Amino acid sequence: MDNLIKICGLSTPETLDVALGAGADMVGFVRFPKSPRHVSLDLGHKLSLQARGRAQRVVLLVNPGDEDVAQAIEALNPDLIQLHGSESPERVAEIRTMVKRPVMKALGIAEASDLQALQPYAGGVDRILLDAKPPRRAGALPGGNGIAFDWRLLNGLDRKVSFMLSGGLDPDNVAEAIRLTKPQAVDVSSGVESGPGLKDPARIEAFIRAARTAFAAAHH
Ligand SMILES: O=C(O)c1ccccc1N[C@@H]1O[C@H](COP(=O)(O)O)[C@@H](O)[C@H]1O
Repeated sequence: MDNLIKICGLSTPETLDVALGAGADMVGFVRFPKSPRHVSLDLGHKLSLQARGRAQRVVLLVNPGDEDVAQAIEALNPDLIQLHGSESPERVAEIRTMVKRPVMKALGIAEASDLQALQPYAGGVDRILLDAKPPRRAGALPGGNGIAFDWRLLNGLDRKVSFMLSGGLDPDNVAEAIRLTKPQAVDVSSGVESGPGLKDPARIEAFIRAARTAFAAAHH
């Protein structure tokens, strides 16, 4: 039984403290310069120290080179690496071997056939993250867009697969998402913000409360 709640894209000590105080199991730091949630290595280092021993620290990378991976490990010392680009199964395995710590691969879902993309990664990663596919417009972020996919598509998922659900979750819909898809974990970024990159303390607390209650109900 996992029932993990991840708050992603934290970039200030104050909002990180709110997430930790509200009981987040995982906190995510984005290393992707085009994102409004990007943290420098220096800030990431400080935030990671603040979270040490209180929650699992996740570093989010997008199609990183070896040097990007090494710098993130050195500065943030994460408990888990989230790969949120178009990394192949071979590249994911290479990074996992390099970092010698758990890796979570994000996959975009828009239609039933997208679930087939899971198979080549199964066995080679520690966790799968299912997110909506990014919008097709130029310059769109590969994630963190606040877009949900049709959760009913997961009716066709092999239930042996343990996954984290993300994409457009917020305090109002996370309970329904957990009830319908029965994920092992949930992840949110823009749904707990008041504007791009601006985490909202009340929304973080409301999300964690709603997710915790829904996970508890799912086991009755
Ligand atoms: O949060 C970002 O800025 C980000 C940038 C690049 C790739 C992924 C990103 N975030 C991840 O996207 C999903 C969905 O986010 P949202 O809740 O829909 O905003 C989530 O897993 C974030 O970790």
